[in-house]
Amino acid sequence: MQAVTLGPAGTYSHRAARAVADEVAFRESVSAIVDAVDTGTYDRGVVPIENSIEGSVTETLDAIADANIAVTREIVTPIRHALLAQSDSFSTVASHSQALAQCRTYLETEYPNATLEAVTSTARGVERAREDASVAGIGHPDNAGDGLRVLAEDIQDRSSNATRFFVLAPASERSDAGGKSTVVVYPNANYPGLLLELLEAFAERDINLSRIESRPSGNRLGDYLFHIDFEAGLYEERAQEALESVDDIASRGWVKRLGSYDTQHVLY
Ligand SMILES: O=C(O)C(=O)C[C@]1(C(=O)O)C=C[C@@H](O)C=C1
Repeated sequence: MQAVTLGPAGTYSHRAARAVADEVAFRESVSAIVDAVDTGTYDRGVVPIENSIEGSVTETLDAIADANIAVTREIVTPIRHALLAQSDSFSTVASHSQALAQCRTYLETEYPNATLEAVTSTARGVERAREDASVAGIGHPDNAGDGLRVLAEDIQDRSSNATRFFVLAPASERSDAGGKSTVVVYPNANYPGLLLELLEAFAERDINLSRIESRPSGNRLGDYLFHIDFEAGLYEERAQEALESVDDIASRGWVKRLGSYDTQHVLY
């Protein structure tokens, strides 16, 4: 099976994708990965969804809300960042915005004068460092290869740093089996107690929510859609009942069932 993920080679997404596919292809943005699965160019896509320090990857949330795809697995992996450069005399640190944010305290303490440059991925930042002696990259230490020194390891602000990825598949592969499920709800309504009603649909059926995130709908200020992960499979009666209730609450909008899935922990 071939999967598409965030490139170039050496990103954390690449490491997660290797757990689901023998061959991995790359795109430079999350939206392009979601699009490649939505249009049938690839059978699987692997995208970062949230990080234990920095929270949601909003580009992913917005892209999957707009697409017609399924989530077939989640992958959780520890993220341990290293600082990579030709020497310790650099003036710029280039990495993915999530990685820069995950190392904020380290960078402010050790390199308060460095310019931070957000690039499309950690591996792209390491490439910048390989080409330019004034640039350091933040990424997985294995990316050092020839020409770069590992100046520091484990520079993330918390040792428990972990990122959760979704494995995406075409909508036809949506499954009701699995211990968790994800839905996106657009109520297209705004009244006191709307969010409470949504939460009650799950609480009354003893279903634990593991994440709820609101994102602007883009239609008007103050109008939101909700990304909800819950700990039940869509095959379960209680989940079906909860979603019938959610369908009623969102009768003026829509409810997108992305499917049920299990969790895989990947160490590397
Ligand atoms: O740039 C990478 O290496 C990625 O795979 C992206 C990404 C992210 O978007 O969160 C993935 C894991 C880490 O949290 C840092 C960056």
